[in-house]
Amino acid sequence: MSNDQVHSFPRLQFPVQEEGSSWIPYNILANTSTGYNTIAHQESGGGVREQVGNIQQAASSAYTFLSWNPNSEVMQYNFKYYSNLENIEIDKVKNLETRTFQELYLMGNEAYNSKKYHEVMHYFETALEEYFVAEEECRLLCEGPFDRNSLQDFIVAIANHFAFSLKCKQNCAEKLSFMYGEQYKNYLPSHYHYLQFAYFKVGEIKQACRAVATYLLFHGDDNTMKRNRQFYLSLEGVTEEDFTPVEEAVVYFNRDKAEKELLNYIKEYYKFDPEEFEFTEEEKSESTIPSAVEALRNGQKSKNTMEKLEENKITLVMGEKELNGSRRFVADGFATAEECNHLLYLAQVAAVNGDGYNGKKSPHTQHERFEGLTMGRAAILAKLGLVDVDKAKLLLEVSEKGRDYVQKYFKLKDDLLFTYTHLVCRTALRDPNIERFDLSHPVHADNCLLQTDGSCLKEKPAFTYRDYSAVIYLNDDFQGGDFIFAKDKNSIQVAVVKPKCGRLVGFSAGFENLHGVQAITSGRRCALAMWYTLDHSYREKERELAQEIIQDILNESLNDQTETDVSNFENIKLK
Ligand SMILES: O=C(O)CCC(=O)C(=O)O
Ligand SMILES: [Fe+2]
Repeated sequence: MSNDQVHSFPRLQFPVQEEGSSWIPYNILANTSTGYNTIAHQESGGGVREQVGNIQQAASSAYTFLSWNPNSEVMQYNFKYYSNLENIEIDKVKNLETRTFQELYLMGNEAYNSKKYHEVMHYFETALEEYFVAEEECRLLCEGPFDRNSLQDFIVAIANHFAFSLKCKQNCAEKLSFMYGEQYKNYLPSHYHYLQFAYFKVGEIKQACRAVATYLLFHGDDNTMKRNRQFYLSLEGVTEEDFTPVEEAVVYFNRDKAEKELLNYIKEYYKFDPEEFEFTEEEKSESTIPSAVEALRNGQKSKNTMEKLEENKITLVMGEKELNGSRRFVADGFATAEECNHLLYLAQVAAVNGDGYNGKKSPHTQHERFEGLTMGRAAILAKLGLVDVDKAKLLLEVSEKGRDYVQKYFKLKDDLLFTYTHLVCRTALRDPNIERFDLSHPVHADNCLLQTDGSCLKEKPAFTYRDYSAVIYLNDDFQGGDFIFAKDKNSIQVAVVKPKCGRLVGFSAGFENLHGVQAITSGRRCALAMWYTLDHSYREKERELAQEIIQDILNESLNDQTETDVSNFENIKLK
């Protein structure tokens, strides 16, 4: 293995410092919009009386301007004028637009060309630190204010706002890797490329391995780096564990990937349909509002306010033995009575008819109305001011509590991820005296298609990526509606779970856990249904979007709060 193999860098062009044509960098884009023209020109008009510092600054301004507009004769004249002045330190003239991390990068390059590898290490390590700070600053500037308009524009504005802010953040890497009028592709990863070589040269093999792993994080297919990896692995004392990418690069990479996916998701799937947000007269004057919900709606204190003060303890109620099957359990305590009421209210005002998948109004039985609220819709409605942001947040929190417990209960080492969160209500439509022979939800498995011969096909259109399921119940003031674990499609029950506020039933999503819901003969049964996956590519992007939206609303209200505080303070001063 030669050094050449360890060394293979992206092309980097420096400003050339030849005599005569000196200080005019390569690859210059014409740009007349920089302010340097004026600065440099004014300075030159001041003649030789200027302070040395000003001359230095003016020369740098002229140089910066020239880096964008190399053909400007006036500026070339100015620049020559400065260069010939007695007090000028020509080697200190610099491009004022070059950022610190870029200067460090360029210095690292120079050190690399002079084979000063300790310096290469120093410059690139510091350049990276500075880069991440600059990146963070750039991202902060993308958090523009949210523009509130008329309702219809407003909804469009939400989509635009988030997409804009995400896109803006995504552009940071591009902005920061613009030097001397040129876009340096692969700017951030190339730091690790240089570093691995420098570490190698000074004998810091373990560090070199980390740099290799970090580079491969960005470019897993890079053949040179893959060969380098093999080479280092062949050295004594090097193991697979040494190829752990550095933490900040992992954080950066994962965030970047998630944002890209989210942007694609918004673009492809998220339909902002203003019609969807208009409540029907029936919905507005809903007569089946439970009294506790009504109390909350009227701003009165719920009867159970005190319960909120009691810390909710989660207790396991039934395990595999009691439930007659494997990988299933029931536990209580996932929501207080008040929290259930808040979520019931949320469902009452914000859920839409249909199953949430393909708009089927009565997906399981025509004797019940089926309504659901997705996380995305809850967040958007909160953004619109149509539902309380705290309730949308509660939906996130209660479901997260459920996910966390399922992960722990089944002792899962890999992260259990949400793939779909759905607040669902089923309302009996018929006279309770009419006997029903169907189920509210026929016996099924959540990740395969149950066949008449009793087998279960794990293929599309089944949600094959669902690995675990859980349902948190919100009420018990209805008839029927028990959850059942069944032996086969003929609904031979093996266990029954009675819904009640805060109760969770959790199970693995396969054939081993056939289940269904008994007919609801009167009233309305609401539950928070959750499906989880271990496959990252199926995680619930709508939930992530909702989290961002909710966080954004909370930040906004925090800002409003601060502003109020300041005005109060000023009032006090005025008195
Ligand atoms: O609501 C329930 O109790 C269970 C619902 C269910 O099994 C499902 O939606 O897949
Ligand atoms: Fe199910």
